[in-house]
Amino acid sequence: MVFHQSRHQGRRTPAAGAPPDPERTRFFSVFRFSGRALGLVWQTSRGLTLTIGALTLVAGLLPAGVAYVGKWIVDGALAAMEGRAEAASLIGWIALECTLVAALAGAQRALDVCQSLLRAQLGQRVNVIILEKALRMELAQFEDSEFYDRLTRARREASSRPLSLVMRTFGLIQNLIALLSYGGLLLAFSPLAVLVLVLAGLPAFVAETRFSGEAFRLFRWRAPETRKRAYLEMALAREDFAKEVKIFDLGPLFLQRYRQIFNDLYQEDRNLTLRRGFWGYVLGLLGTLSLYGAYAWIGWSAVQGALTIGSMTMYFLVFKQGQSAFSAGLSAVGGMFEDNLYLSNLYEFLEEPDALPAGSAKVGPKPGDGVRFEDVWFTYPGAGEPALCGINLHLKPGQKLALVGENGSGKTTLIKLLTRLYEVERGRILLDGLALCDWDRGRLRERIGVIFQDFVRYQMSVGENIGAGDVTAFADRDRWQTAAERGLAAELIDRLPDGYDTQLGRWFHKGQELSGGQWQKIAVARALMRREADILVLDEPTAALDAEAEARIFEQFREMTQDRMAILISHRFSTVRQADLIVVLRRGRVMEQGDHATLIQLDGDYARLFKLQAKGYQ
Ligand SMILES: Nc1ncnc2c1ncn2[C@@H]1O[C@H](COP(=O)(O)OP(=O)(O)OP(=O)(O)O)[C@@H](O)[C@H]1O
Repeated sequence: MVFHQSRHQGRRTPAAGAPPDPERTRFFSVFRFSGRALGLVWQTSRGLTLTIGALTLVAGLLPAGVAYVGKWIVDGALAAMEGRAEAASLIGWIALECTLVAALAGAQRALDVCQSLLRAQLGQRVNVIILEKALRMELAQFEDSEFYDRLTRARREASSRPLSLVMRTFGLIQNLIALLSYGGLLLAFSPLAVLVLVLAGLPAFVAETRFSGEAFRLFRWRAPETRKRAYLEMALAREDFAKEVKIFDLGPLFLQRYRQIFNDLYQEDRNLTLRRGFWGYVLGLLGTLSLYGAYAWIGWSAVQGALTIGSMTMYFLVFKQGQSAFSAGLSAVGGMFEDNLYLSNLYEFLEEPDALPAGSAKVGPKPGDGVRFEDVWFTYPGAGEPALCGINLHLKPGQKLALVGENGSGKTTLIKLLTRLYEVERGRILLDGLALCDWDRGRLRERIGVIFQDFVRYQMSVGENIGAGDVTAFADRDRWQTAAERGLAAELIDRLPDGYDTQLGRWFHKGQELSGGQWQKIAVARALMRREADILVLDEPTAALDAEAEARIFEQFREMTQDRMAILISHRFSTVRQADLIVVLRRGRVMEQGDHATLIQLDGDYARLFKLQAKGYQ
C-alpha cells in the first residue's frame, strides 16, 4: 500500500487565464453517448421503451388541457353567478377536468412503473456487458491500477446512468410538449410573456450544468482515493484480514487513514454543495420574481377588463406551470449532460482493447517436440527491469522440469508466459513447433493444467472447487473423486460434514474453513482435473503440505505424468532433485541447467543451495 503519494498528483486544476479547459471543449462532444444509451435501452426492451414514449406524449399534453378546462369552469361559474348561464352546464366541464386529471395521474404512475421495470433489466444488461468485457481482457490490464479505476468507475455508476439518461430525455420531451402547449395558450395573452418565461429560467440552467460538470470531475479525480477507501474498509472489516489487523493492532491506524480520506473528500464536496445551493437559490429567485411580475401583469389586464376571470386564472396557472415545466426541462438537460459524462466512463472502459487475438491452430507441425523457449524476454508493464532475459529451454514429452531460484527470480513469470496470461516481449515460446500465439486459445488451455501458488479459494462447495479445474466437468462427481484421490484430498473430503457438497470458506451459511495445507490439496486436485493436459505445472503447490503428504503427492504426480511434461516450482530440493531437468534462475536469467548429478558436479548455485538445505536436515 502506498499512501504517502499526494492525492493531487496528476490533477488538472484550471488556473486563471489558462488555455481553454479541455473539459469545457468536451461539453458538447459528450452528448455523443445519448444515441448509444437510447440504443441500449431500445435493445433491452422495445415494448417498455415504446410504452414510455407514448405515456410521455400523453403526460406532456394533458396539463395544458387541464388548465384550459379550468378556465371554462371558472368562467362558467361566474356566468352562472351572474345568471348568464345554467349552473348545470358546469357539471360537464368539471367531469371532463376530473377525467383529465385522473388520466394524467394514471400516465405518471404508469411511467414510474415502466421505469422501474426497465431499470432492473437495464442494470442487469449493463453489468453483464461490463463483466463480459472484463472476461475478454488481458491479465496485464487488470494489474494496471488506472485500468482498474476505469473498471470501478464504469461499474459504480454506469448501470443506472443509461436509464437515467433516457428517462431524462423523455422527461425533456414531455416538458417541451407541455411547454409548447402552455406557450400556445400564453401566446394569446402576450408573446412577451412567453419570452419572460423562457429567459427567467436560463441562468439557473447554466449554473446547474456547470456544477454537474464539476461534480463529475471530482468523481473522476477521486477514483484512486475511493479505491484506497474501499481497500481500507476491506482490511478493517474482512475476516481474512482480521487476524493480522488485530495482532498488529493496525485497526486505529487504518481507521485514521480512512477518516482522513473522507475528510479531504468531504471538504471538496461541502464546497461544491454550498456553492450549488447558494447559486441555485439566487438564480431561482429570478424565476420567482418573474412569476410575480407576470401575475401582476395578468391581474392588471383582468382589472382593465382585457381578460375574463377564467382566462386570468388560466394564465396564472399556465405561467406557473410553464415555469416549472421550463426549469424541469432545463434541469433535465443539465442531468443529461451529467449522465453523458458518467456514461463516457462506461464507453471508455468498453473501448479498451480486448486481449490480442489468438490463432486457430489445434495441432503443431512437430507433434512430440514439446515446449521450447527461444530467447524469451519479458518486462512487466511499468517495471524498470525485465523479469525474464533471454530464456532458452527445451522440455520434451515425458520430461520433468524443476525451476529453482531465489524469490523474484522469474519462475512464476515464466509460467505466466507459457500459459499466455502475458505475451512475450521478444523471442518465442513454441509448443510442438508452433508459436503459442498461433495456437487456438481453447486448445492451448486444454493442454496445460496449472496451479499457481496464489490459487483461488472459491467460496463454493468442495466438489466445485475441484471441478473448476475443467469447466467441461465442473459438476462431474466421478471426475471430482478421481482428481481428489490423486491430489490426496479424498481422505480429508470424506471427513467433511457434507463430503463433496460441503460449502467451503466463511462467506456463506455453514461454510467450512480449511487449513492452508488442506486448501493446497484441493488446489492440486483441481489441477489434476485436466485429464487431457499433457503439460502439468505446479507452482509451489506443496509449500504448506507436511513432508509426508508432499512426498506422496509427488509420487502420484510422477506416476500420472509419466508420458507428459511436468513443470514444478519448488524451494524444496528433496523434490527438485528428482526432476530430469533443473533450471536455476537468477534475476530473470538461466544460470545453470541440467539434472541433479550434473549440477552438483558443476558446484555452482544449485550445489551450494542444495548443500545448505541438506545441512539443515543433518
Ligand atoms: N504482476 C507483476 N507486475 C509487475 N512486476 C511483477 C509482477 N509479478 C512479478 N513481478 C516482478 O517480476 C519479478 C519476477 O517475479 P516472479 O513472480 O516471476 O518471481 P518468482 O521467481 O516466482 O518468485 P517467488 O519464489 O517469490 O514466487 C520480480 O522482480 C517481481 O517483483
